[in-house]
Amino acid sequence: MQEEHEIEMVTCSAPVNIAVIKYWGKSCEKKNIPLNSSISLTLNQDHLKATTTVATSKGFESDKVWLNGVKQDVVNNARLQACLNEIRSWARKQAARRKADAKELLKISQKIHIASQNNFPTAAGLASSAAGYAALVFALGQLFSIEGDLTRIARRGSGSACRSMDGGFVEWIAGTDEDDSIAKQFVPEMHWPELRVFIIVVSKKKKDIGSTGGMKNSVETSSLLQYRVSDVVPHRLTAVKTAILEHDFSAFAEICMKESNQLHAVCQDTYPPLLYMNDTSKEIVKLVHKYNDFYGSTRLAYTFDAGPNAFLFTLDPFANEVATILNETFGFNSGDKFFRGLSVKANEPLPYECGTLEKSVEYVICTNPGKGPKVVMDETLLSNKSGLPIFN
Ligand SMILES: Nc1ncnc2c1ncn2[C@@H]1O[C@H](COP(=O)(O)OP(=O)(O)OP(=O)(O)O)[C@@H](O)[C@H]1O
Ligand SMILES: C[C@@](O)(CCOP(=O)(O)OP(=O)(O)O)CC(=O)O
Repeated sequence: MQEEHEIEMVTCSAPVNIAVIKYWGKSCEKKNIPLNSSISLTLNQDHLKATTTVATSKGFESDKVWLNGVKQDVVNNARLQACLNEIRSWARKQAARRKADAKELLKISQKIHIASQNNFPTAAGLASSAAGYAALVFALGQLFSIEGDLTRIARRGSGSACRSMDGGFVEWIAGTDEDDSIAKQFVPEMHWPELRVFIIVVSKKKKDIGSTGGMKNSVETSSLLQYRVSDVVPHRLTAVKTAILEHDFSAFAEICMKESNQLHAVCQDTYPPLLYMNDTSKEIVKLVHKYNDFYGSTRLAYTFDAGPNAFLFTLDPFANEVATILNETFGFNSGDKFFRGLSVKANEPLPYECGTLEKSVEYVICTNPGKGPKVVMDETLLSNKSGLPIFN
């Protein structure tokens, strides 16, 4: 009976990250080794996070996972299996080095229960897999007191998850194999505290073709992707790092938008084409360029991952004006809940007249740079008596 055995558990949360230099394409699919290095900004967990409880007990009969309250298939989930196998293998090696006692060795051989919850849409181009696998690997690391760089294990869950293992701007160094394809913080979240990110949730729907399948098709069919990897990304990586270090928003914003445009050009160049952006996404691109053109300087930038949702970067002094424009353009009749996250005043005097596009956006989250994963002390998603999910 499960109840008779001690249950050890830990709960952790992890953030979402948004790439400014995009990862799209792998040199090794099984190990998630990317074709190029990438850089992302970790977003504030106060507004978007995955929370994961992991538990282990002698009484558990098999590994089990619940995502957003729904039981998942564990056996056929190769990515999850890869993370669990890697964690167990590291735990065993470290236990051997420490000359661990029988109790510790027994714990490593026990089954694991996992419950995870995202406080934002799953599988909709908002990097739920990144936050989810970062929370999972970080929590397992805590449960087994694993020392060392866990980014390479998070990478096995989802490539971009390795960049959610730290705060601020994070670089995922492509590397060539298992051990050297790792993520490292480039600058902490406090390096550029004025940065603001508006996430325009255009659609909460699960996308038709996920990033994994999409990028596989691009590697197989897009010649633009080859050129991007060899000739474009190396220069942009250097340039964006300089822009970040020098707080040069204009240079940062331009690289960011060009990167997004090239990702989606590669998607168009894939055969059959991958069409992640929709008409509203394209309206957002136009809105950003119109705003920058009005001021004759770059105050706002967009980036899109593999979905229609937009991530806009701006600086704190412009945030209320940008919010006003978004409200005017998309927030018609949406009421108070249109803006979530950091509080914004969406009633500034407008610099110019904006057209209204009703009901094409679900809502907008305003957020800022944030920290990496953390242990959560006052929350659990699994019961400490049964090891089964607690449904709130
Ligand atoms: N909290 C979580 N814990 C564990 N796995 C998760 C979690 N959230 C999402 N996932 C996994 O990630 C999958 C979604 O990944 P997918 O890449 O399709 O979407 P996304 O990460 O939201 O978008 P994108 O990576 O394009 O920004 C889910 O089906 C699930 O398997
Ligand atoms: C467009 C992207 O968001 C692609 C993310 O791809 P994933 O990390 O979700 O792919 P897998 O490694 O196959 O899980 C760009 C980026 O985050 O760099």
